[in-house]
Amino acid sequence: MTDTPGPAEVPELTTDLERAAWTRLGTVLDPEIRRPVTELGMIASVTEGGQDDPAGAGHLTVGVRLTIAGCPLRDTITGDVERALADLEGCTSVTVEMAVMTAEQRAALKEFLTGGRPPNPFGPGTLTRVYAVASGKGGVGKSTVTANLATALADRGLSVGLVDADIHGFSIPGLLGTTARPTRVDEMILPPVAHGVKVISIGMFLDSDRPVAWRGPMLHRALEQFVTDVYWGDLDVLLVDLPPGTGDIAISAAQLLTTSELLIVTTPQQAAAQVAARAGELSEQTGQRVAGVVENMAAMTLPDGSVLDLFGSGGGQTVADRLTETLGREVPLLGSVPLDPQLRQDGDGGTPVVLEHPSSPAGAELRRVAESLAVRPRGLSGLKLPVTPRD
Ligand SMILES: Nc1ncnc2c1ncn2[C@@H]1O[C@H](COP(=O)(O)OP(=O)(O)OP(=O)(O)O)[C@@H](O)[C@H]1O
Repeated sequence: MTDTPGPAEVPELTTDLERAAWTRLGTVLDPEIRRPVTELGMIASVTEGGQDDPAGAGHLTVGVRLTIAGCPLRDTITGDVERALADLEGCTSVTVEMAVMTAEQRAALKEFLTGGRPPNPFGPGTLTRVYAVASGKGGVGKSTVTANLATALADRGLSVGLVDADIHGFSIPGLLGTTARPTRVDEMILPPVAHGVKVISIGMFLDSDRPVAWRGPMLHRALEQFVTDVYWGDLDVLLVDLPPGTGDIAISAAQLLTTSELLIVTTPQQAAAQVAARAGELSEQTGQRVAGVVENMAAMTLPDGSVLDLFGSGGGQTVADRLTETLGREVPLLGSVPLDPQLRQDGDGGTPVVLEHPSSPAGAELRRVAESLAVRPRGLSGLKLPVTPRD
């Protein structure tokens, strides 16, 4: 028996083909947990046909254990297992047999995934860079910017999570084109993955489009669950799409995600900039750092070469300058994303512009902003520095 890190006991493998198949199955990732199915106790058996199997030698039967009955990803897993074994030398055909984990097996999986982790994986000491995306007012494109930054970062190979904390106005699932529901393994929630981003939104838990009539404590509890009950795995970056303004959720997010830094989204309009700067100044009370400002809906160049600056200009720089002055620390303008119909169209279609049209004006600028976030050193807010005073 091989020593596998995980809840899995390696099933008995007697032939060379079975052993080769097991190695191949190690390349199949669970679509939600994003770890090899062989590590997760999901492969119950790998058996090559013998004399009593009409399909004979070369025929492999793979027993797969799903985490829950009626797992929505059953077909995806079947297809992935079949593909992994398709060109395995000596394998003539594959049958996938599905079963469901027992309560003990599920408990072992949960223990394997969460064991030894702090209940809040984004507290002090976390290696994940956490960005809370805020705006002064609604409609400035905060969710659009967040969804695009998340997918651009994932596209660069980073492990990215996205919390849609805009509980009254959630729009992230639509922007990422997902209608998937999270899978529950007992009280652990596995987030759906869209365009390589693990994403969770209150919209995924609601049965209708009715407005969410929740107040402070429930909002806090929902956000807390998103942080502690969702299995995020090891993330490089977590983005949090906050509601506009400086309300309950923005404060809860700062309390729960003590290492989070704020990203402020504003339009170029001066009046909007004043309100956006206030959202940034909340950081003085919450102790967060402001990582930077993203200006959105900036001037666009029309096909005839003329420039349309619907919302004026300079708002992003105004916010960056004002925050630099009030906070006493450099707050950079990270980018200025132009008005671009392509951005809206791709957002409506559920495929972010950074993937669908990466060299469009908005796509290219958003990729540039994502690039600057990817290479930024992690903020030290909330972290204790290992410094001992000299005698
Ligand atoms: N640069 C842009 N060019 C064209 N359209 C844009 C741009 N940015 C955002 N939009 C469009 O503006 C609308 C508002 O965007 P979005 O929902 O992202 O704003 P928001 O700030 O998150 O709003 P709220 O916080 O109120 O939910 C959307 O229809 C979006 O497609």
